[in-house]
Amino acid sequence: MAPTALEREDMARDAAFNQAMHGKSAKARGGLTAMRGKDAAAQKAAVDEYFKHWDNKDYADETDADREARRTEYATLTRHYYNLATDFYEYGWGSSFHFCRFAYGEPFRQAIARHEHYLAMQTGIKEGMKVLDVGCGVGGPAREIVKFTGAHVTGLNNNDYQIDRATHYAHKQGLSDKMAFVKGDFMQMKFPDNSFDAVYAIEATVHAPELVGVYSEIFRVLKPGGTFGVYEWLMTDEYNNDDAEHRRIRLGIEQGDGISNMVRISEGVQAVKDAGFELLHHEDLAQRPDATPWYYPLAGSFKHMGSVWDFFTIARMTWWGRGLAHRFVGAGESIKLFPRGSQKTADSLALAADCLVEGAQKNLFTPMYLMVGKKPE
Ligand SMILES: CC(C)=CCC[C@@H](C)[C@H]1CC[C@H]2C3=C(CC[C@]12C)[C@@]1(C)CC[C@H](O)C[C@@H]1CC3
Repeated sequence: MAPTALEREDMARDAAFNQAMHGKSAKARGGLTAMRGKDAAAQKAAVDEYFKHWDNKDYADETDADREARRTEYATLTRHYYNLATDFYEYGWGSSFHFCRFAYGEPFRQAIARHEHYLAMQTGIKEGMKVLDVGCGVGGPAREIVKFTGAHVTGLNNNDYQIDRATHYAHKQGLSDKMAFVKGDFMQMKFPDNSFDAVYAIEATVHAPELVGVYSEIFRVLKPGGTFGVYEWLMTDEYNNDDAEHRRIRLGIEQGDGISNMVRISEGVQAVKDAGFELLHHEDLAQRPDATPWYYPLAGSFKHMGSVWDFFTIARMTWWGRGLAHRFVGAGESIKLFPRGSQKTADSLALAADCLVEGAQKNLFTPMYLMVGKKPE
């Protein structure tokens, strides 16, 4: 595959779009409340821009040109995905946009935080360190890692709305002096060489058009001797691109999750090495013999619920909880309570959820391939 040319960045254009689409909704409580405060024309532009890559493109006849178009416009594709999906995520999942392992009887939020602590520990993050979070979402993991370790965390993100929300939460929680949020493309970071003591990425670098590009940038900004820890989304090596069913699942995950080009484990591991890292550890955490599967909330298996207090949290993620919410959004769209395109986004997220569960059950996909690399001294 030819190396991807980088997309030209235009900060002023993105800031103006963010202002037009989201207005003051970045300061809303989140979820459905924030979804009501959008500009209709801007939302339509985001929907058109995102779905042009997926509409009428079936897995059965996916062409290399379709895939190439997504890779070429990786940054725009991901930015608009999050313009559309962020409020749904916060409504349905909270502010840490990632999966996690579950111990027996473990409540949802505790398991999410534990997954973040585990990566912080594997990456060797300590008090006083200067740390980079690549693809920080609305800052849920960064806030937890600041509280857990006492490090200073800079969150890098390509979506202005998520940066605004992350900044808002950091301020609200009195963490502003321990955090900074920077808008930018992780394939072409503006940070000087050797800037950070440690770097981590949680289920974010999968948005890159090619992993070696983003890992090389991480290598560049990390100080010699510093550590990089990542939870990567990868297709397992059982994935066979010539199998139409496998392709349907991969494409459903890519469409529903704003991904231009998801690759297999072997390619992910090779990319870390090719970027220059000494690979200290790599492991698919989804293969640990956990009694509770990582995807249980999306699969709607209440028997795995860790605490009765999680009932409403989990209910929102199940297929029927999604169905109810998405019908409500659809009805709201027809009376202009929610902007046009909200239902389409909801349907696409439902596709993601179904394909993520199927991919996991067939052992074709993992969202938690842990890799820890060191930049040689
Ligand atoms: C996209 C990447 C790389 C990471 C995000 C992982 C997860 C946090 C999301 C993947 C699919 C998402 C869905 C939802 C929340 C966030 C995810 C689990 C919903 C449960 C949000 C509420 C909607 O009504 C249904 C969504 C299904 C998919």
